[in-house]
Amino acid sequence: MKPANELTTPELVSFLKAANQAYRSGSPIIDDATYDHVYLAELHKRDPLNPFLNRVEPEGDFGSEKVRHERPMLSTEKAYTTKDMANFVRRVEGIAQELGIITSSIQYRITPKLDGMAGNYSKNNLVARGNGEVGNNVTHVFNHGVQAIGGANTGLGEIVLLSSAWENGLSEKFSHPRNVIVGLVGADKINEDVFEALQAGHVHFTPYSELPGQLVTAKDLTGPQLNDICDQLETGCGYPTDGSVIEVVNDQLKEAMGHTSHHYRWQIAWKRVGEMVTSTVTGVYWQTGRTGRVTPILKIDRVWLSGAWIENVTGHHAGNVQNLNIGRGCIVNVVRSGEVIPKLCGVVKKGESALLPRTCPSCDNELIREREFLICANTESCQAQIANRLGHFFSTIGNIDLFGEKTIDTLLTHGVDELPKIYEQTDKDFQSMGFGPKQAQNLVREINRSLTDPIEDWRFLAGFGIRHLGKGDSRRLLSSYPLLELPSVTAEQIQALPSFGQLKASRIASEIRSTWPLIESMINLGFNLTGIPNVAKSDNPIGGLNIVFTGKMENPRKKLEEQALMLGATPQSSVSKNTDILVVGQNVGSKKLEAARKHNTRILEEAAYLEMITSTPHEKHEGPSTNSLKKEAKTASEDQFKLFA
Ligand SMILES: NC(=O)c1ccc[n+]([C@@H]2O[C@H](COP(=O)([O-])OP(=O)(O)OC[C@H]3O[C@@H](n4cnc5c(N)ncnc54)[C@H](O)[C@@H]3O)[C@@H](O)[C@H]2O)c1
Ligand SMILES: [Zn+2]
Repeated sequence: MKPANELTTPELVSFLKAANQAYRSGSPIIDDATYDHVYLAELHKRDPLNPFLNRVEPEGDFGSEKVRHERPMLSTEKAYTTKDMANFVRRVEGIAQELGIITSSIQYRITPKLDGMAGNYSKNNLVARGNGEVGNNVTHVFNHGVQAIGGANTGLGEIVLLSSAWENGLSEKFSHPRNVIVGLVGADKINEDVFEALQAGHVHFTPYSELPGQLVTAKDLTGPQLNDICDQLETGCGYPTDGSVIEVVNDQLKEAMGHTSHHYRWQIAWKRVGEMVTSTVTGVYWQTGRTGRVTPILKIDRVWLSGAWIENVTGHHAGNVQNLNIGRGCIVNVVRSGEVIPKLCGVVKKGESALLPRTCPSCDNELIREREFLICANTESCQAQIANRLGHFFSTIGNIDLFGEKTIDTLLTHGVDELPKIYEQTDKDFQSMGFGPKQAQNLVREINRSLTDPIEDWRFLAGFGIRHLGKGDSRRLLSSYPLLELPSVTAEQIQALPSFGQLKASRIASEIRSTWPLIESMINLGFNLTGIPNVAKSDNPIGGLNIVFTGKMENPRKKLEEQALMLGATPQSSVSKNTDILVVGQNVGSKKLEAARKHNTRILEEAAYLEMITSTPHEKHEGPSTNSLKKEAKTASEDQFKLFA
């Protein structure tokens, strides 16, 4: 593809149309930042009245029934800078003044901007946005297992995947969580991993009205606190997001502001981009990761960006490098927005053509192409995969230093390529590999420290990099079964735990068994595994339960969720029929309470909840039984919440 500024306007529009179609069908040809800030921005600059910019970008049709929306489903205007936001506020205040509304009294509501597929759920049909006027009937997704949060006919919302499902498995298969959703809506045959997520209740239709939100004033929108507020909402909602949505609360004001053919004038999306710089690609390098995925790293001429010198930029994946045709000599934009690794954001000037490797840069094995990704399947003897697996263990257990990339490379060149072997090395062995006497001594000291300093058993288990057994799932698994019993735990037993579907459970069970000889030999070295107490469900008031925390809490919500996880419960972001407890703080929204009442979910105040979990010792066979505690725990009366509703 040519850089945006070298395209004629008709070429630019047809490229935008093609990129949009690819994006809506679940296989984007460029990343969002490049689409927004390079190609779309170029058209805005050149031809702001172009029809492409003034209507909703259409979705594919998924082959389903077409339904006319009662009211058009529009897109959102986007603010990328404080100046954009100040302009929005000025516009709102201008209309408010005409209506005689005191501008300082104007309230705005911020909600996380969900990154899935938007739809309207009414008259028992879920209709995806389509072209904004006519949508696609996708009600069938509920038969596939999509959970309707808040019940039926809840209005505008989004089909979304839980972030946890993305992080614990699906990210290994798909390049973006939205691709999972598009695939599920349009596919004749659902991908087995997606099927799994559906079965485990991890795909939701979440109405925007159920989202956590915050009321703010104009001062918050234009001040530095806006990013903190949005960060908190975005990370706290439990779903992938691509910004936050800000809207005017006052109905009279909304009515007066109205809409364009593209967006509502009373609503804006806050999408942050970091500082952007331009540099030249001096080479494209490929790296093989722990799971065999081979990813591109772009070497660029050193540039200063957001307080650091940048020389390497991630090229995301093979598909991206190929579609943007990135080779040596290309001039590229690079952005850094909060995250550590700077990102590529579009090609400014073409250089050499992209060259994808045919073989693994580490072991020379022929690579396999899986969608956008290149994979080295030589898991047994690919040195890069081995090195990354060893590195993963050390960084996950977190109580050992000095075993970084360089040390591991030296160990591998001397044939020390397994964890137990590393733990056998003596001072003399290390010296014979070329480490200095002091270094060798320090390495031995670290090995001893890692054996004696306590490690939580779930951290230790997650260190083995078993697929689907990240830290969260290791913790959930070990809260029901002790580490030493794992080889005899069956797939059915794992599946019976919350958030483990059938396929995932059987993969975990079989991989635990195949990895067990290694895990066992490591345990036998005498690690100080503190483990979380073995909380059998019957002895723990919240083991195995689904809990939603809502409202302003005395304790940080993140802490409460962590603690619930440790006790074997699953924190959820919204109330559904499988929620067991709704824990409420101050200023709880009426929707969550209504949903809890509808589903007969137990409602507990924060204090009562804490009393319930802390007054039970979490060791087995000690203390009062859960049942007696459940009776004692105060259930908050409905009247108390009417105050906040
Ligand atoms: N990579 C690509 O090639 C490519 C192509 C096309 C579009 N895109 C991306 O898609 C974006 C535009 O797509 P769009 O028009 O579908 O969506 P949008 O980004 O304009 O968002 C508008 C939608 O957000 C939804 N939304 C989500 N959370 C909400 C909330 N809390 N409150 C209210 N509404 C909420 C609404 O349904 C609304 O329709 C671009 O910014 C770009 O990043 C990427
Ligand atoms: Zn390899």
